[in-house]
Amino acid sequence: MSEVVGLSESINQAIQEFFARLSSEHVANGIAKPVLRVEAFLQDGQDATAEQPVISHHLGSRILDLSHVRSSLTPKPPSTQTVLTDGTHDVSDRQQPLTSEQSEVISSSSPGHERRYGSKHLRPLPSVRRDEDKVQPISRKPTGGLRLAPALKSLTQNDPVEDSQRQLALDYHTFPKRRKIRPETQCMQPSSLDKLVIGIWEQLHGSINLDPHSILDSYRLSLDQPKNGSIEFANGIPSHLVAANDTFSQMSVFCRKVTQASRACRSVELIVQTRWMEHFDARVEALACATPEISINKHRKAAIMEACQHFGWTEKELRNKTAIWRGYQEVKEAGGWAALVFSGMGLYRFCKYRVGFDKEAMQRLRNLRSRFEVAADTLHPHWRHLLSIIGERSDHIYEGHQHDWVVFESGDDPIPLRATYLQWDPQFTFEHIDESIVDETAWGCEDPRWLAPTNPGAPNKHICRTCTGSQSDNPKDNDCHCFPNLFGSSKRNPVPVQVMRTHNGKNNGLVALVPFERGTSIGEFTGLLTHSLANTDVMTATSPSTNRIFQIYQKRYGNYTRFVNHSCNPNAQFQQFAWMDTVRVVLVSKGIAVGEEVTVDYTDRYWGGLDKVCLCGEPCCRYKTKRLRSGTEMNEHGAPQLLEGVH
Ligand SMILES: C[S@@+](CC[C@H](N)C(=O)[O-])C[C@H]1O[C@@H](n2cnc3c(N)ncnc32)[C@H](O)[C@@H]1O
Repeated sequence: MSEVVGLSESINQAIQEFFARLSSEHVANGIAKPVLRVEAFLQDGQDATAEQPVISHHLGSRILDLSHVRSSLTPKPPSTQTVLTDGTHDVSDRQQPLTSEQSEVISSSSPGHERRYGSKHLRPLPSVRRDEDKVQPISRKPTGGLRLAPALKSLTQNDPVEDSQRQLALDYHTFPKRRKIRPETQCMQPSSLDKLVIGIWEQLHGSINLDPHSILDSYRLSLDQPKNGSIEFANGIPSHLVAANDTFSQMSVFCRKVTQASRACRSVELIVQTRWMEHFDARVEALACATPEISINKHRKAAIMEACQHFGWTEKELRNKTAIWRGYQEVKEAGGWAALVFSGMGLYRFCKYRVGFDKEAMQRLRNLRSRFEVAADTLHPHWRHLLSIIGERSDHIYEGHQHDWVVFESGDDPIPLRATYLQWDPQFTFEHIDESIVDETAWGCEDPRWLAPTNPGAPNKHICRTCTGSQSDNPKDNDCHCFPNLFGSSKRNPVPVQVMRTHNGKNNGLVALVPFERGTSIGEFTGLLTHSLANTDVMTATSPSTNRIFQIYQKRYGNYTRFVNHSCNPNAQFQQFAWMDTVRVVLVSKGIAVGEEVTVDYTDRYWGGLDKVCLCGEPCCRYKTKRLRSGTEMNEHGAPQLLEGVH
């Protein structure tokens, strides 16, 4: 406890020193209603490494109203301060205790109350303060940087980042303008197959639970437990529930059981019915081998009649069913089991009405097959166990994060993300993060995105600066629906996008798997919150409250927004948004069709002076011919190496 007492003295002293600095820097700069906001963190005292960031826990917040003590905060004349040998300032009144007015607490948040500040903090990152792994002096003029357009006339900050090339424009408070989708764009048209494919992507990215135990519980197949009570498991599924595939009749009985019981789980039903079709074909073939003189149609009828006995259905009923099940089988042959398992009712409609059910559709499914599997394996790692129910062995292929895989529109096998950067960066690593991380070397324990509370009297209540609804992470208390899939819901579903190899030389890009309506968010731009990085691509933004310029750096940490390429006719834009008094940068759709690459306009500020040409291919392209700094004319055919991505 004595250490805690000492701690409070240290904190008291730190606050007094802060008062002194506040007095000399900020009040003098005209803050109308000064409040002191104090955030406490408990963190591991060990040095961070790139692999193991220091964990820190937010303990609490206090906001002190300083408006009553303005007079005591009036800057002291310089003569009252002495520069100490260590370079700090000795303020004459620094040891005086806080007055009761000064320490008047107008708000607090309990330690248990976690605010969503992008709470991960990261301490010294040797890889960050560098230009290609060399430490850079902060004063060096930055030449690289994806930047948001400045919101404020004058930006004051301890380490100002000079205006530089490669700045990315931010659309402030503008609702995205509708973008005309050109018919020649290669994207899926709203046919039945399109609906099927969108349905698959939505299920893959939805909250479907494919835990075999819970599914089988819902089937109540456990009533069929062996009498001796001993249950053997195969891939997590009780082996007595695995279909006996030996005979057609056994398969039929099993299929009937599952079909009747499977209202609770469409996926298992589809797997079994599809497998039944394969057994049916094998049965017809066996009959044809035995009596080749009889026509194949007669053998089919015989097999149907045989199955009718097991199903207890009329011939017509079974024929109607099998007409649809045959469709399932074809979809599975083309799109693989994942297409089937995650298809939902869209598959039934597609196979019943067969609109656009043709060779071209099957080819498109074939091209999507491995992409479905990437999403299924990474988002639902146990889904393949379900196939055990028909005795199918299927090995997990795609490990890790969904965006650790770069997919191909052509249907070629996906490749690891890392492999696509090794030629430029042999040490390439990328950690996918949902929340930005504070580089504590740059910001200490402070989150540079913090804004002055919208509601200082009740700092735990947050008002949306856009819609004025109250903001809360608890959906019950949240009234702000500006970007509902990102903020204000307890659980975010993965966003249906994939990292895709571009075919025109831009390296990787981001592709939309479902349509994104104009104005909807595609994701938050997350990364390492730092400042003063030079010669590298970063997003630079400003907190309007503090005028603090901060950078969001995505070289080692970030999310899929890192892969968004430029287009001179973009279908998305970056917008600044305040969520619970913290600045966020959000990638917002201007109207994106399914299958389209997501693009933004990097603007002149990014392209100017870059030794690169734009490969967007738009008729209105503004950067397809570029004058090199050296003065050499360059176009897309004679372009030097351009594709290093974010460096
Ligand atoms: C933020 S990254 C986008 C993702 C990048 N394509 C990758 O694979 O990592 C920006 C870089 O992508 C490339 N890029 C993006 N849009 C481009 C375009 N329209 N034309 C040419 N290169 C582009 C450039 O190399 C640029 O420096």
